[in-house]
Amino acid sequence: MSTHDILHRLSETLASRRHADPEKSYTAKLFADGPDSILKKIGEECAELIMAGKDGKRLNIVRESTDVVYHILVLLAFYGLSIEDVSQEMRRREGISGIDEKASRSAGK
Ligand SMILES: N=c1c2ncn([C@@H]3O[C@H](COP(=O)(O)OP(=O)(O)OP(=O)(O)O)[C@@H](O)[C@H]3O)c2ncn1[C@@H]1O[C@H](COP(=O)(O)O)[C@@H](O)[C@H]1O
Repeated sequence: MSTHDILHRLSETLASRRHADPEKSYTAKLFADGPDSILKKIGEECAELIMAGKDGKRLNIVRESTDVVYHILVLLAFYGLSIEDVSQEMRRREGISGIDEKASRSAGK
């Protein structure tokens, strides 16, 4: 299964949890608790990723990155968005160097 397929399938699963039982689905619990609880988890998971990155342990970096991605996908699903929307934005940016893009912003100031 490709990276895109697994992200797409997970996005669909998360969207399907909108009306699921919060006692049976962690995603449904996050939805029920509201956006602040999702944002809090993203903050916590990012902090854990930073610590993993500082330690330089590759497996932990992968695991913490996965937690961050999952919680970002939950936030997207909460707002009716999905990995497809992120993918579309990535495609729009493809080939535009961050250095060039930043320079074009400074030129407009
Ligand atoms: N990929 C994930 C995934 N990654 C992380 N998590 C959960 O995210 C939580 C991470 O929080 P922590 O590490 O802080 O763990 P914790 O201390 O137990 O959590 P808190 O008490 O702080 O809330 C854990 O409960 C993890 O199990 C995930 N939960 C679900 N998924 C995917 O989402 C699908 C739907 O899940 P449910 O909604 O639970 O059915 C699953 O089939 C998976 O594919």
